[in-house]
Order: sequence, then structure tokens, then C-alpha cells
Amino acid sequence: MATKGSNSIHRSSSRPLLDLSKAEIQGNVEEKYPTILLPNQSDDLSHLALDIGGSLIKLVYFSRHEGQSTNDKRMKILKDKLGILNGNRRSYPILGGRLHFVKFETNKINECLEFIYSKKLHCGGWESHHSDSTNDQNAVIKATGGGAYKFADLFKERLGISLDKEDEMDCLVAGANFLLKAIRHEAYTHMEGQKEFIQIDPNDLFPYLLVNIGSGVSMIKVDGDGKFERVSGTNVGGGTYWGLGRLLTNCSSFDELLELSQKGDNRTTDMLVGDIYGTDYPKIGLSASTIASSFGKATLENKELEEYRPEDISLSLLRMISYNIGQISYLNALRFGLKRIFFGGFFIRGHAYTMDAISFAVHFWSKGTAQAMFLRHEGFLGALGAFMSYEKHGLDDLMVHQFVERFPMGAPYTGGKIHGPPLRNLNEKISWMEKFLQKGTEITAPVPMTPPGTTGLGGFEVPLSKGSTLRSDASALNVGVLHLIPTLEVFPLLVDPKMYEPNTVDLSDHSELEYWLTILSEHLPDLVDKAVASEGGTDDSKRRGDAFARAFSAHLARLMEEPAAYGKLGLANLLEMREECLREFQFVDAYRSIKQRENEASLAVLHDLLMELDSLDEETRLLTLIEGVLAANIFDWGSRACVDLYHKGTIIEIYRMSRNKMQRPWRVDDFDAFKERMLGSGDKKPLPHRRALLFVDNSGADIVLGMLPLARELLRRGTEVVLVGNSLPALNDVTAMELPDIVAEAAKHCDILRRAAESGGLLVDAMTNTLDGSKEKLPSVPLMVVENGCGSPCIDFRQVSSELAAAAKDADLIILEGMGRSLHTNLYAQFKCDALKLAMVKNQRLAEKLVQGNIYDCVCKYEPAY
Ligand SMILES: CC(C)(COP(=O)(O)O)[C@@H](O)C(=O)NCCC(=O)O
Ligand SMILES: [Mn+2]
Repeated sequence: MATKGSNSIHRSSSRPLLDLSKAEIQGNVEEKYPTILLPNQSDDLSHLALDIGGSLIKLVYFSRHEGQSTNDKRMKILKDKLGILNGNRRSYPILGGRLHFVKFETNKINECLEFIYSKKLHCGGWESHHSDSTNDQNAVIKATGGGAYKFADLFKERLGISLDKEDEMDCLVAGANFLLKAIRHEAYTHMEGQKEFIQIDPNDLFPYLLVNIGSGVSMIKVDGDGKFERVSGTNVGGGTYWGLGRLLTNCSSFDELLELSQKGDNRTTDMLVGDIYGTDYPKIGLSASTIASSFGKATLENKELEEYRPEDISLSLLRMISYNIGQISYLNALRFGLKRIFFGGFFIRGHAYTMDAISFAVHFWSKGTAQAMFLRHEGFLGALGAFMSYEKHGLDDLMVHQFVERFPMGAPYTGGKIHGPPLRNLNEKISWMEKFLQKGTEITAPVPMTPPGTTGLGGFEVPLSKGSTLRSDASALNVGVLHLIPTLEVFPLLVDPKMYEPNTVDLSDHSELEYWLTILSEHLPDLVDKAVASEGGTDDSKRRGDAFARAFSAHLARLMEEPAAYGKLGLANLLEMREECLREFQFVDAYRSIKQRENEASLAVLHDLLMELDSLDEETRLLTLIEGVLAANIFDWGSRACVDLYHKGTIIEIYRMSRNKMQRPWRVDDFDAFKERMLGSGDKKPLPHRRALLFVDNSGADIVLGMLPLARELLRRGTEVVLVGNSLPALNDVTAMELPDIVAEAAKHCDILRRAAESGGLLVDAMTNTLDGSKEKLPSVPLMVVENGCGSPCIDFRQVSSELAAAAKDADLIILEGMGRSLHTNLYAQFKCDALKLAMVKNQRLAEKLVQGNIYDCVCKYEPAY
């Protein structure tokens, strides 16, 4: 096993240069960095890279989306107000690209070629740019693995592409470095069946030992990007397990052999300490069940191979090889003083028992001072590395907060297991989901979980539970699609972004997880009804609705069995997953008509409400406004209890009932502290806040009769107001795109709102008049709208839109409204500015757990700047 000196990644320049022909400036030419359209340039828009191994082909490809343009004038004014210089990046909704991870069996290479062809990945992925097929002839694709040589001619012949070979070791390291720096829940430990995600600080990653277990094993000391050395290895690896296993058991595939091991009992083959001593050997810390000699028992008995169970042989082999690799790895880590050891390669395949065995060996020999870690994308290190070797893909500098991982369903090639034909369009995806209905519960069937204590503390012991309880979790869907959103930023007003945890409820508590998964499952029929109705109840929408329900149920079933399947799970992830799943089946806005109807009904009574408010003194008005926000937060189509209420009354009736019940003290009641900050006490009048960010929640009464009147009060007191709305729809939440029209309607009833909206660039028509000089120019504090970067009922402040981050720089007050944004997430979040968290608790269990109260209790939590 030769070692290799330090390497630096070779960046070949195989990609064609930019094609600037017919280039033109798109959008506003006056902007400092206008968008330049390159109609003839396509290669930079999509990439594909391959790792062609002996058993699997791994593909990583990037797809990019066109954004929708928005109202330029409105955006320009907003940017001026917020001081955003770079004017070319944004449009609603968020722009971005996606990194997809796909696997094929190498012996089904034709499916892989067909997939590449159907997605046009061989010519940049953009059909419209490649009507001329002669372009395809020049395409060069990065590839690594032995198959990059073996199949080069086939790729040329069938797709007209040349494979540009990248060194395998370079790729492994580049892939691992990228994952460990960019993906939040990439690395995890796996001890006795328990998976725990480890947060790696990207600034404190190096040095580490990367152990790649393929047919053979490479141990690589990694000191930085492109800086590594193969310090050791062993010829006893995955190939040894599979090769010996095949000879000894007649298994026909690696997976079959691995599965067999799960039913094995190694006491029949291994010589244990107890076999030699008849008891434990406590002096040197060995229990009777410790393996003294793998397969040693075969020397004591006069038995033929056929007399041993293949299951036992497979388990003994697996343990022998895993322990050996774990031990050698630890010794190498010790040799170079490395604290971290990451294991990857096809041998591991996310297989619980293999990981437990390796972890045990590292733990045992290091006496608990070292820990084995595994990588969720372990099978894709090489392909990712090949992908990273393209120049100018722009991914090098991206950071954790700019990636969002999502788990689409019905895309059978994402994830560990290959379980379907290549899907080209939504129709095929739906048919594929339908098949599962016919076949029963193939993907929704409970998957047995690994119970704690599979290896036992004494180590090398017989698993406590045998057979089906030792499962591989390499089944589908534990690797998602990585959305790259370069414009996402960490919210600058977080006191401590490193310590920030968005989720309030800990779903690692199994009863909590079960409760919330059940809630979501029970809500599903109603949601499907709404989604189908939002599209006119067509046959097509019904089909998609069914497919959505099946896909989402499958996600819930998978998570019930394996909560850590998609990384660390929180309620915010679950609620976002539901929205993403709807979008996957092309339900763009399931509550569209409900939102519209509620907006109209609420706007009709806004004038009366404002008159009533204006008749009150300052103090009563402030209290009435906060009551109004809390009362109107009852309009929540995501809460079971609220939806039941709506079947019993009209919007206005429910709103009045809710307001009448607003008796103080609320369950959490910091109103007096907030009032003092706003109005002062005695003669002392405090300075108004400079700028308030209002994180609005639901459409209808919530925004129109709750948050807008509160915004108006702040504006009246001289505080700039930024309404922060969702980038994409989620339940009945109001989106940033919908807000300007709602404000425009509300402004018809109110001068304060109108002037502020004009000043903030929200009333474009009125603004045109003003700019023409035909109207008196009235100075006013602006009312603005920004998108938050999310498409969920919750908000994760580690990943917000760049506009919101820019708006936050001058803000000294934030108001978070609703259960999703201020209870499920952020209840305990600390901000550098004053923060008011307002919500009605519309779930009995949450009310009991968080505020020791009851459903419909209210929370008014005020926290001065930390
Ligand atoms: C989805 C929600 C967070 C939305 O609440 P909101 O943020 O609109 O106040 C909430 O409705 C919820 O947690 N619903 C599930 C629990 C239930 O149905 O009781
Ligand atoms: Mn909501």
C-alpha cells in the first residue's frame, strides 16, 4: 500500500469559456450590477459529475431555476430604503439551484445513460438552449472511479460526451470537505443503534482522518482543502467481506450477504474469551463474550463448511473486518494526533450494524477518547468531489446557511436504494406513487428499528435482538436534494447564532414525535381537500392530491420508524416538509381562495375598526391593538381545533368572539413592560423605535385586523415598519408577494398607511403620480415589505433572505407573530434588539407543555434587547 505525498486539487479547464455572443443587459441598466443575459451560454447553468464504481454509479447534478421577475420600481425603492447595493440578485420567489444525488447499479448502466439523456444533463440540462444537437458533441463531463476509464467509449458513443477523469482520492477528499463544511447535519456517530448528529465547526474541521472503505481501505490524513496524504490503508476491506462471504455462503449479492448477517450468531464460529477461560478475563478488561479469535472456533471443531450457518459466517466476517478497520483507523489517528475519524465508502452503506461494529472498535481501543463518525452522503463523496473539480461552479465559498436540504418523494433515485425506473415528469412520478397503493404498503410499511444495545457494552457480544431488528438504514430517501440559495444569510440580530436552536419542542422525545406525526397525519385529508379545491377539483388535481397524500404519509411513516433519517428532526422541519411535498406535486398555493375570501371579508370591516381605535386614548389603544393581534391569530387553517371552529361560524363572528375572550392577564403577559417601552411612564416619553420588523402570519383578519393596525400605530409614532412575509405560501400564511395588494386595499381606508406605503414604494401607481409632481410630496416614515426566505409556517433565523438581513441592520424592534414563528420556533431565541412574541396557542398539548395553560390561551412575551 503505497502512500502518496501532499496533493492539491487539480482544476482542469475542460469547460468551454463563456459564450458572450448576443449578450444583453436584462432589467434596469442603471443598476450597479445589472443582470446580463447570455442567450448562447448554457454550460455554466448545469453540471453533472459521475463516480462510476464497480457496483454503483453515483451521479451528482446541478439544476438551476429561472426566477419570476417582480415589480422593478417597487424593488428599487425598497432597496434604496434598505440600503441594499447589489441590485441584480433578487426576485420573488427566491432564486437558486439544486444539487441532486442519484444512484444506479453499474450493471444497469443503460438506465443511467437514459436518465442523463432524458434530463439533458449531457448538454447542460437546459432543453431550450440545445435545440441544436451538434452542441452535445463537445460536452465534457467530470468523472471519477474505475468506470470513468472502462465506460468512456460508451458515454461518447451513446451521449456524445467525453469523460474528463479526476483522481479518485482528490475527489473523495474534496467531497468530504465540502459536505463537512456546508451541510448542517452531515456527520453523526452511531453507537449501539443510536444515531447522533455532530455539529462540526467549519473553521475547526482540520486535520481529520478520512477512512474510505471500498474494496480496499484508504486512510487519508486531511489537513485542508486539497491538502491531504494517504497515510495508511488495509487490504482487508469491503472486497474481502464480499469475496470471502461469496465463497463461504453462496450469496449472490453484497446486500444479500449483509442482510444475512442480521440473523447471525457469531458464537458458533468465533472463539470467545469465554471459550478459552471459561469466564471473563477481568484483569485485562475482557468479558467472556469478547472475540478472542475470529473464526477461531472452527479450529476446535471437526465440522465441515456446510455444517455452519451462512448467517453466522456472514456476521463473523462482518465483525472481523469492521473491528479490524476500526482498530487500524484508531491507531493511525493516534499516530498523527488526529481527534476525528470519519468513515465512508460503499462498505458502510448506512448499515447500522457495520457502523456499530466500527464505532465499538474505535471506542474500545481508544478507551473512549476517540469517536467514529459517519457521513450521511457517504456514498457520494467521489461524485461530489468530481463535481467540485469544475471551475467556477461557485460552490466553494457557499456556507452552511446557504444550503437547504429537502426530501422529495417519488424521485426514486434520490437516496440510498434504487427502487424504480427513471422518472422524467410529474405524471410518471404520480403513476409510480399509485403503484405503491396497488402493491399495498411497500414504502409505508413500518421498518423495524434498531433497539439500543445491539452490540452490548461488553463488546463483541451477540446482538441482544436478532434477525429483523438489525436493519440497514440504507433504504430510500436519507439523502435529499440540496437547494443552494446563495442569497440566504444568518439573521444579524441573533445574539448567538452558534447557540441558536430554532425548534422549541424536542422531537427526540419519542412521545412528542409520535404526537406530532399523528397530528400531521390526521390533518392530511382536510389538507388534500383544500389543495384539490384550490385547483378547481379537476381530475388531474385529484390524482396529484392522492399522490401527495401517499408521499407525505410515506415520509411520516419513515420518520416514525427512523426519526434521524433526514438529519436532526424538529417540528419546523416537519411543517416545512409538508409544504415542500405539496409543491412537489404542483400545489402552488392550497389555501389561495380561502386567503382571498378572508382578506376581502376583513378589509370590509377595517375602516370601522380603525375608527374605533382612533376614538381610544393612547394606552387603551395600544392594549386593544395587541388584543387585536392575539384575537385575530385564531384564523389558522393548520390547527385542527380552529378548523373545527370555522365550521360553526363566520369569519366576523369568530373574530368578535375571540376578541371578547381577550381577558388579561394572558397566560404569558409582558404587556406592561412593552407598554412602558412604547409609551413611557409618567412624564417620561421614550424615543420611538427606529425600525420595526413585523413577522406577519396568517391572511385575512390576522394581517388585516391584527398586524396592519399595529403597524399603523408604529408608523404614526415615527417608527419605520417592515412587514416580513413568507417567500412561498405555507398554509394560510400571507406571502410577501401578496402583501403589497393587501396594503394597497387597506390604504384606501387610511391616510397613515397610504403615505407610508407610498414612501416605502408599495403603492406604485400613486408613487408614479408623486414622482410626476402632480401630487404634493408628503414626507412620511416608510412602510415596506420584505420576504423572509422561507416557505413554511415557522422561521429558522439561521437562514433568511438577504433583504430581511439588510432590513434587520437598522431595526431595533422585532415582532414575531403566530404559533409557528413564535412558539414552535423562536420561543427561547434571543435577539440583539427588543423582541415581542405574540401568539394564540391553538393546540391543547402545546399549551400545557409550553405555558402550563389551555388551548386558546395567549402569549405576549416581551424581551428588551439582550
Ligand atoms: C401550523 C401551525 C404552526 C400554524 O399556526 P400559526 O403560526 O398560523 O399560528 C399550527 O396551526 C399548528 O401547530 N398546527 C398543528 C397542531 C394542531 O392541529 O393542533
Ligand atoms: Mn400561520
